[in-house]
Amino acid sequence: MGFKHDLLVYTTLECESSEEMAASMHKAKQEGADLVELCIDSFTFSHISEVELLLKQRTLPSIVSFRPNSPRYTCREDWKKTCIQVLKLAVELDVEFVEVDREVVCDEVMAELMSKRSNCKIIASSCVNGGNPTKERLCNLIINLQSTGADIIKLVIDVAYITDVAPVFHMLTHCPVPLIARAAGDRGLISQLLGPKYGAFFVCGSLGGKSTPGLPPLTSIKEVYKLEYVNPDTRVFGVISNPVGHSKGPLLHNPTFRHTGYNGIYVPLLVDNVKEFFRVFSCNDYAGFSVGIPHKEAAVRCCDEVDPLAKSIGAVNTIIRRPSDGKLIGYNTDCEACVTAIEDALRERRKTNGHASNVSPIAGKLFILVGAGGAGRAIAFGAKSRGARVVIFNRKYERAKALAAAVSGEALPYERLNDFCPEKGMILANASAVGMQPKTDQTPISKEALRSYELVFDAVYTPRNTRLLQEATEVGATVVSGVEMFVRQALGQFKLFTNGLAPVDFMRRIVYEQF
Ligand SMILES: O=C1C[C@@](O)(C(=O)O)C[C@@H](O)[C@@H]1O
Repeated sequence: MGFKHDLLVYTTLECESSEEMAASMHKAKQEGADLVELCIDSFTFSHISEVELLLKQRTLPSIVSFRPNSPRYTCREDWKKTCIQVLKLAVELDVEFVEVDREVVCDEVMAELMSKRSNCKIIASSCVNGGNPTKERLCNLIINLQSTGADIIKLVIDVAYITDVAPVFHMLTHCPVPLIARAAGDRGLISQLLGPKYGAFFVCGSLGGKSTPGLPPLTSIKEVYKLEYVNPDTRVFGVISNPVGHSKGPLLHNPTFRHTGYNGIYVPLLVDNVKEFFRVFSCNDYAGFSVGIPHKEAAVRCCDEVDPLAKSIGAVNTIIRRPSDGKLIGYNTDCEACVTAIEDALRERRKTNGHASNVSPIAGKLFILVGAGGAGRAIAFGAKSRGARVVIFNRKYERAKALAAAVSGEALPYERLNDFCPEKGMILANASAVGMQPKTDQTPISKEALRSYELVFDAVYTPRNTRLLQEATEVGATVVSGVEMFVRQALGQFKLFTNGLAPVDFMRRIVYEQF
């Protein structure tokens, strides 16, 4: 992956004072921004000379903008007057980029700015509100803005679904003038992360590690995604989930692609409708996917072929697009990941207690499963395959009953979980999202009830040490963290993604040292 393209990473600064602006600019530089957008509409000033001073003191190349939706300017005329004054000043001072909003882009203003500029580049920008940004709509807008003679066009586009980003990628590839395109909101995040694949030369990030909806943190652009190496040949992988922000997949798979020299990028995909997602992003470049909550079962129906284990489970957590014919093939790497993590921990415990054996230590055990969604199904089938007696608790009892029938187990009403103690030394596996960030104070079962368990496993891996695991440790049970399952299922995925080997030690080191 030697190819490195000239990408400019910027962040938007909305600051009231010059001190704040200077400090933010310094921080932006430290976090790897190549330039900043100075939103002068957020700056408090009584005379234009204060703006002049501010611009002269800039320590990074800048885009000067004066946004039309600024809460500071309630009167349109005031806004317009000040906006034009600021833009003219920025051109006179030869600031690197001056952004002219569609509201003031009329002929005379543009003509004056263009005639006065020397080196500065003029950006004509527009917001695209109201959703449904079709190719035609974006194309007409671009033609309109291009007719102003601007050097660059910028569009900030409202998107309702991740699939609305597809026309944005189309425009990035086909726009005759350099285009800065940003799909706003959580579902627009891939417009920044995958933009460089489609030729974007500007990418926007958020400052201070904050995740602003739709913007990756500046630090992750540089350190996790390394977008300067993304090019048209980069194959796209990602985690299809909702929510998706908690996933550590990008922190693991991206460095592993680089470590193995594979030209791939792995991104969070906030998907509402899996079928729609695959209908729209259907080309071979969208090569492989992890599937997270709540889509693991619906995803089975999107696959052209499903591996027999995943088929019997009825849930996939991995989908590969077969390069030869573009067909989607589903797999389940959760099942083995979870069961082997539990087996290894029990074997370790037995070893220290003096009786090691080759038979699965789960065989014959009472295996209590909480949660009957996609992950729960994988775990139930895994436990059953090792000869455990499976008992399932789920908030929606009907689902527990259906899964119990599939694994010849038993389903019980959720309310009975805390009192359920037919024997000592049971195994508990939480496959529900209870306890997951941000609701880390929650736990699916009382601490008292945990005394009946030899081993407690939690599929939740954010945080690593959930309340359930802390309390299980306190009552003396062996605990297995969701991180262990996470790394094992990811190892299986990486092999499928690259049709090669997964660097086990490297991936384990990332998970245990950096998460
Ligand atoms: O359940 C999980 C977790 C996951 O969704 C994630 O959060 O990255 C990725 C899936 O492959 C896996 O099965």
